[in-house]
Amino acid sequence: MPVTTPPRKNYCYNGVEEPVCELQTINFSRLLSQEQVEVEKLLQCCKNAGFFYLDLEGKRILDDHQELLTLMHRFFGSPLEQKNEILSDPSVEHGYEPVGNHAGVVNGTKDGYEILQVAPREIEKRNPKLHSILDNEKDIATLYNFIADSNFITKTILSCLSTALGREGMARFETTHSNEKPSKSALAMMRYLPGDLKSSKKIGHLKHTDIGSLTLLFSEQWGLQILPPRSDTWEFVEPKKGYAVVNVGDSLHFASDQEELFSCIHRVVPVDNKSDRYSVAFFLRPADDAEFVDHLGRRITAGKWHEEKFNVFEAEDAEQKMNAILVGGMKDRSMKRQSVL
Ligand SMILES: O=C(O)CCC(=O)C(=O)O
Ligand SMILES: [Fe+2]
Repeated sequence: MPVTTPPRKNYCYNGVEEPVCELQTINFSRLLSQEQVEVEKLLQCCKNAGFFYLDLEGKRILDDHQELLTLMHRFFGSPLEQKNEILSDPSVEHGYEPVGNHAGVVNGTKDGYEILQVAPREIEKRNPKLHSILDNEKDIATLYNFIADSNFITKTILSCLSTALGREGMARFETTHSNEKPSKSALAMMRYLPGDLKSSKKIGHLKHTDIGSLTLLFSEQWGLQILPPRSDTWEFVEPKKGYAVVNVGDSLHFASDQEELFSCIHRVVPVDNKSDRYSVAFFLRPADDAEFVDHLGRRITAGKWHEEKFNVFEAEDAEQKMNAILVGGMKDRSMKRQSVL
């Protein structure tokens, strides 16, 4: 029998059929039991696309995500003065930031999302510093559970990657991701404004690679796009119920000597003019004092890398600065990209 390849999926975006990327799926239960085939598949995903679906069927975090969505609707629906009560502190990745603080997805625009971040180290305190509308037992438990689960899931992935790469002792990635040390790890809850690529002034999320090690992302709505390696075409990531999307960030790319693990470029575009988009990202980042060699050959701490790249998101010429980092940072596969970015 002839083997037929299934037709590629498309997503109809502004009346045009746009490609949907075909990401591999990794089963979290199999990673937990260190199944060799799954661990090897994970390594291949992180070396190639740098993005994959994580099957979380039956795991508590899926319920936690629903609770978190309820909390997010209530929080983002509150008056601005209540949301402004605790403004974002980038040194600890905690607090609220209104729409329009960073560069947007289209040249000359501002971003189209507001964001509430909660730092793991803050929520672990007896009296965490939280907005008064969230400062109650139930909301604290929701945030605490989601962060604890996300931390466990991303650390498990990290450990499997160390094993798959034959890393031992202090060379294992987990050693630079201790819960005991200060880091910029964070839970980020985002609400995007509806919009239109052609006319909106506050729009989407600028193309970027993630600063940290691993991102665990949940969204039930379209909008996320990736630029696959060696390609100049943006592809949509299909939201799938029961799955998270995981991607490798710069810090893990650098820590793997810039060869092994791939930090993939992505962005968010508004898919319609009517609905808000909600997404939740847990960013696992190395301890602030962890060191790696960056794309310029500098030995740099994770804390300093975070600060430098974070400033780019806020710069007036963010688009150009981000291009320079993306092209430099992704050495091996940048040639094609240079022409498109
Ligand atoms: O909202 C999303 O789907 C992605 C957000 C993202 O890429 C980020 O916050 O780094
Ligand atoms: Fe991102």
